[in-house]
Amino acid sequence: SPKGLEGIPGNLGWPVVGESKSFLSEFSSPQGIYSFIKTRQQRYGKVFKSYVLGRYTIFMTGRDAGKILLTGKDGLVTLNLFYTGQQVLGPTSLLQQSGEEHKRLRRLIAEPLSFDSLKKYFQFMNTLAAETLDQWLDREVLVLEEASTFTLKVIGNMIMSLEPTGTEQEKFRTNFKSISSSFASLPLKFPGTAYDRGIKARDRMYAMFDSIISNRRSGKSVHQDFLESLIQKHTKNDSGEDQDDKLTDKQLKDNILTLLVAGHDTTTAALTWLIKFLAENPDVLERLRKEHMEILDNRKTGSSLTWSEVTNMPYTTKVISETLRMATILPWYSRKAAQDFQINGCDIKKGWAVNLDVVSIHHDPENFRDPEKFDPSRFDSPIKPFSYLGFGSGPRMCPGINLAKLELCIFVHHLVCRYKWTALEKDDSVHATLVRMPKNKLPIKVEAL
Ligand code: HEM
Repeated sequence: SPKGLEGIPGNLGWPVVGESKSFLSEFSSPQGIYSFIKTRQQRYGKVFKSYVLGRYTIFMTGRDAGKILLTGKDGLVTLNLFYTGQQVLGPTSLLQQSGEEHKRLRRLIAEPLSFDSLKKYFQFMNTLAAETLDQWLDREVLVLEEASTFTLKVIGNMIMSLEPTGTEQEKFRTNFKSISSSFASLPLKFPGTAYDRGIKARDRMYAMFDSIISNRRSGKSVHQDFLESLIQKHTKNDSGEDQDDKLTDKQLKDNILTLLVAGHDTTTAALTWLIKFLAENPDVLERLRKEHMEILDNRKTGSSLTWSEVTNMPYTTKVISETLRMATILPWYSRKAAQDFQINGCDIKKGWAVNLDVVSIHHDPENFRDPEKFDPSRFDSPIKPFSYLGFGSGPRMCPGINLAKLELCIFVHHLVCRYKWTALEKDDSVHATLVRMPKNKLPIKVEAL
């Protein structure tokens, strides 16, 4: 209640709506959430309260706050999903677990997402990236749309060997889009609302998973993908062995969907921002292209990118980190206090919603000199702990980091080796969604190099 928050600096805004109006309008400005946060930080300091989107919320920033909230020592905080996100993903999703159950689920998904396990999907991604880019030549494309199609095909194939074209892919895509748009919608469950469409699409998606799982179990179809590895090793069966450590079908489906939701928009946004920043920074593009042209020059046999080449792209890796710093795709990390604790001299009570504002950390001149400059070379030397949080940190750090980096490196390789491109609009507005994306979807014109 507002009374409980009296000791915390800040302003709760107007009755009922609180500060939601300025939060939403600033959220979609080029500066994004940063401008909302910055004015309040200047007024109240690194920890302040607000009332936005129906929730009393504490915003925090700084490396110290990052360390406390993200390492979450002794179960200090849990993840805090929007109500609609909780309903869509289901109660056994990794995002709704904490403590030992969270650790167990992380272990199960860590292996199929590990660097070595990703090797078997490399050829699919490589071919798909080259084919996607073949379609771009001498056209005007909306990068965000194209990136979204590419990343969805990759993850659909990786998880359940979905073919990149055909009716199954179309159904998967349509359902996924509805699920994704409902994720942070208003919880109004009557026909026609985003939330209602999302729940219905989720049910259709689960029916699709059920049919694939049953075909796999009956031996009707055999594949070497993420789903198969979980079915083989981790789902409950009739073998009589100890089943306590295994997943039910419900857990399996909730967590497959969680990976799709957590991995798709983020990777799409990262690829789009990366192409935008390269168009705006010709020096960086030139240096990046040099790295990739050297790969081509040094190639002894074959004409296509190889696994050992893609795992040795040091400058590209820095360009990716700088992209994630500048864009800060997930602008804040939401937590709920699981116990009382103190931060910056403020008493935080159990149950409160606390958000770590990551944009301010990524744009703090104390952490990154000249923070508005796109400069991948700042990652040449080690950076201070908890100043770069592109993939998060601690027990909830992104488990899809290797997959995301692999997709980006492959796509960038084909892009810079074969094409040049120009942005068709100068518009820095940001789409007001949970994952920050360019509002204009980044229209570009593409030509052969
Ligand atoms: C460039 C692309 C990506 C970015 C920038 C990104 C970023 C992040 C960040 C910052 C977190 C931590 C959020 C927090 O602490 O609240 C996170 C968590 C997560 N990410 Fe990613 N991610 C990306 C791609 C992926 C991919 C490809 C997958 C899976 C296929 C994935 C799956 C997840 C999952 C399941 C979590 C939750 C982990 C947990 O709660 O234990 N992400 N991601």
